[in-house]
Amino acid sequence: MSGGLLVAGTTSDAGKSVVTAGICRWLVRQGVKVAPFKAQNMSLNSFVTKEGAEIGRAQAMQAQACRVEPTALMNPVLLKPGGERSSQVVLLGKPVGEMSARGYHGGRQQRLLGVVLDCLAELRGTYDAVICEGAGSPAEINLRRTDIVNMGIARNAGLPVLVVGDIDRGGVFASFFGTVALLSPEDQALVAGFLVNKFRGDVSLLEPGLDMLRGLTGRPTYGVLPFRHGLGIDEEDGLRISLRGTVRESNVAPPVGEDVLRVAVCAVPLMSNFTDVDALAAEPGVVVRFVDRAEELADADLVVVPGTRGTVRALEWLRERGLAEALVRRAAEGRPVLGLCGGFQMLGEHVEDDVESRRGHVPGLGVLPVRVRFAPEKTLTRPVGEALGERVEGYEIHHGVAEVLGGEPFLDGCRVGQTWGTHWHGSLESDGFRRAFLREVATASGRRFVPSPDTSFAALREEQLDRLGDLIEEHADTDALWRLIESGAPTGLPFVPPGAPGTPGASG
Ligand SMILES: NC(=O)CC[C@H](N)C(=O)O
Repeated sequence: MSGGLLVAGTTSDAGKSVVTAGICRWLVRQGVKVAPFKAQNMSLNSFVTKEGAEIGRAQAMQAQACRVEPTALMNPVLLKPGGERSSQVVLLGKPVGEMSARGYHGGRQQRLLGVVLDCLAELRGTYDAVICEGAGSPAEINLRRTDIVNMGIARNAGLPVLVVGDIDRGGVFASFFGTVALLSPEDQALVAGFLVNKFRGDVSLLEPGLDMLRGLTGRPTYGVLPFRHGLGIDEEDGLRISLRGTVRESNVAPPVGEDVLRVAVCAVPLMSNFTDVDALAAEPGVVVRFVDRAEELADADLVVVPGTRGTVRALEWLRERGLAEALVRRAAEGRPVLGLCGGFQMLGEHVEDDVESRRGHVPGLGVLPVRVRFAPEKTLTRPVGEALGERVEGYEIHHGVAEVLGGEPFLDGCRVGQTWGTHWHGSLESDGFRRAFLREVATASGRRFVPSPDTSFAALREEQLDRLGDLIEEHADTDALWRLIESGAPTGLPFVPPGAPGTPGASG
C-alpha cells in the first residue's frame, strides 16, 4: 500500500485532529505502517521530538496513535501566535523568525510549499500510508491561492480528501455542500466525501439528509461518529482557550481520600502547553479549573501559573487583574504555587527581554530567587531528572534562560517553601512524581486528599487513542475508507457549481 488521505474540515474544531488520530490507530491495528502529517499547524501547544525539533502536540499525539516516534517531518511548519497579527514561524522544528500574518500570507507561506511537499514525499517513501490533516476549512477562498495545508497539498500530492463536519454546531449539510461548491473543478475532483462528527441521537433521522447530500454532490458520507465525552486529547488551541470548567470532560474515577484538591490555573494570555495540567485533571479527586480573577484563588489548594508565549504580557495581565498581588500573598503564606516555563519566569525577580516582547528589564513577582534573560536561540530539549525522590521526564521550549540564585533545586528551577518553579513542561505526566507532588500540596493545604495509587497517565492516553480507533472501526465505512486511502479519489466525481470564484469553470 502506498496510501494517503487528507482529512479536511468544514470549520476549525470540527474534529480533524481526533479523526486523523482515530484513522491512524485503526490502520495501525490492521498492520499498516502509518504516519500522520500536517503541513502547517497554528498552535501554542507544541512538543519536542527526540531530535530536539518543535512540532504541534496534535501531531505528536497522532504519531503515538500510529505507534511511531514523532519527527519534524510530520509537522514541518508550526506557527506560534504572539498576538492577533503575528506569529513565530517554526520550520522543521526550529524557529526562523517572527512574521506578520500579512507578510506570511503575502508570499512567505507559498515559498514553503516545496519544503512541506518534500517532507510529505519522504514520509510516503517510508510509510505504507500517510494520513494528513488539513487546517481550518479548505474553502477559505481568500487563502486558496497560497495554500500549503489543505487543497494545496492534496493537489500536489494527489491525495483524496475527506471533509469532516461538526453536526453538534448545526448547519452541517450547508457546510458540506458549500465547502465543495466553493472549490475549483480540479480541487473538487479530489473531494471524495464527508464524515459527520459529534452526532447525538438517532442516525436513522440523519440518513435522509445524507442521501440528499449525496444527490446534491455525488459524494457519499463515509461515517457518522457519535459525540463522545472526553476525546479532546492534545488538540490545537489557536488563540482560544477554555477559560471556565475543567480541562476537558473526563471519565475519572471517584476520589480516594476524604477531601478533593482544588487546582486553579491562571488563564494567562498566549497560554502555551496548557496540556500540562491534563495530568492533574486525570487524577481522581483533583478539580482543575482555569481562572482569571484574584478571588478565584481564595479556595484553591494549588495555583498553577502556566507557560505563555508572552511572558511580559502575561505579567502585565496578572498585575492588571490583581492576580499578581494574590500570588505574592499566597507565596508568603506558604500556600502552594507552581510556575511552569513562562509561569516560572514570572515568579522570578526580573526578566531581561530583548527577544520576545523587546521590553528590556521588567520586574517579576519576586517570589523565587531567579533572574531570566531572553536569548534569540530557543532551548528545545527533553530533560530527564528527579524530584521528590521520583524520576521525572519533561520537555523544554523557551527563549528565556534562568539564572537560579537560591532556593532548593527543583527540575532545573527551584523551590522556596511551597512556591515551585521549573522551565520543564510535562513533568506532571510522570506518575510517581505527580503523586508525590500532590501529597505535598495536600499536606501544605491541610487537605485529607489521597492520590490514587495507580493512575497511569500514559495508559489513559493509550486508552483515549484506542477509543478513537474504535470510533472509526465502529462508525465509519472502513472498507470504503481503505479503498480511498489505497486508490485515491474515485474518477468521475461530479462538479458542483459555482466553483471557486474567479477560476475558470466558475459561474460566479
Ligand atoms: N513555553 C513557554 O512557556 C515559553 C516561555 C517564554 N515565552 C520563553 O520563550 O522563554
